[in-house]
Amino acid sequence: MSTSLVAPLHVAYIRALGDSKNELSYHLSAHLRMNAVYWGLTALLVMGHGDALDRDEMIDFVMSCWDEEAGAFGAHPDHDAHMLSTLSAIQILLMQNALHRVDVDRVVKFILSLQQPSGVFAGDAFGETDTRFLYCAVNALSLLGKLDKLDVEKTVAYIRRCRNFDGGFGAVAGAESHAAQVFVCVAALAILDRLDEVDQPTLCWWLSERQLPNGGLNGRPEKLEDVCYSFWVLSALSILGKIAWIDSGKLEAFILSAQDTESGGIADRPGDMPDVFHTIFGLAGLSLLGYPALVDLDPVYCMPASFIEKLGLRKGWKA
Ligand SMILES: COc1ccc(S(=O)(=O)N2Cc3cc(C#N)ccc3N(Cc3cncn3C)C[C@H]2Cc2ccccc2)cc1
Ligand SMILES: [Zn+2]
Repeated sequence: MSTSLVAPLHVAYIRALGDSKNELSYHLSAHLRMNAVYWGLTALLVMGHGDALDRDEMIDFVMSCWDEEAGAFGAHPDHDAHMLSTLSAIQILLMQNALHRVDVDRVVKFILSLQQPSGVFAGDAFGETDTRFLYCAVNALSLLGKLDKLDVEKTVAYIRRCRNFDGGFGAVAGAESHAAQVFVCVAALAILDRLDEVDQPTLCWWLSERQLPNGGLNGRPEKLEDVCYSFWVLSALSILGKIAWIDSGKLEAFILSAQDTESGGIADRPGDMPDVFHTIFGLAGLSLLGYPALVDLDPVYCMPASFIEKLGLRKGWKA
């Protein structure tokens, strides 16, 4: 039977996440906390329930993760600043209309300090590089209105080195194409107005090949379907105006089948344990498919489109 979206259950699931402080899993995921708050808040906003979590408590948490020495945000109080948590912090503050709390000059300095000679970005001072961190840097600088501080040519040159013959992109130059890296490279190029760097027909064919008979999308050939790829693949197709190249009805049914209709939340595939990561990326996929009663999500920034419009950063993405 075709399940519909049980939004009230997902709202309750996300609200309850903050209550499980006495469980080991809560403490094991401390390194993810800032990202998890961004995932939870964005999921609530997409469902039209942005007020379901306490605004002041959330802003206080974000500011408690400020790393004074680095001039950026860590994932948890007393954690070192990292590119992933710094972007999530900026996105949370923007969605809570509290961007004025950010020391923009220090954060911009932190972000630019992580660009490597090759043009790729590291996640933190320890140096692991990945096109994911390049996307975080471009996204954060553009939300802060500081893209003029970026060496765009050097950044685009690195993305070009990551482009493969299948039209896709990998985590570093020479790495195999993977849907999550395709998203970060296409979205970064979109922000920089350099989508001319993409071999669009070849890439959109590769992306459409991600859809399996069960309607779900995988991240690479021969891999299993997974709800989070609904966002990675669909946002890239949306940016390139080719959502019609996959079967929307079958993908929608797959995402809805991965809901936990007892306790709420969405899992990576039907029957697995839900988590906040797959909940937001399943909802984001449904929003990009135009699922009724969901708020429009911007495919590049993975935030409600209204916030991106307000900053004058919304491009005219074709569906
Ligand atoms: C459950 O084992 C894990 C494994 C890794 C991680 S992680 O490295 O922190 N991370 C974030 C993440 C968060 C949650 C949640 N809640 C669940 C999974 C998941 N993955 C793993 C995953 C998702 N689909 C398939 N896989 C294997 C992605 C990963 C990388 C990532 C980080 C930030 C932004 C995007 C992607 C967390 C939990
Ligand atoms: Zn997944």
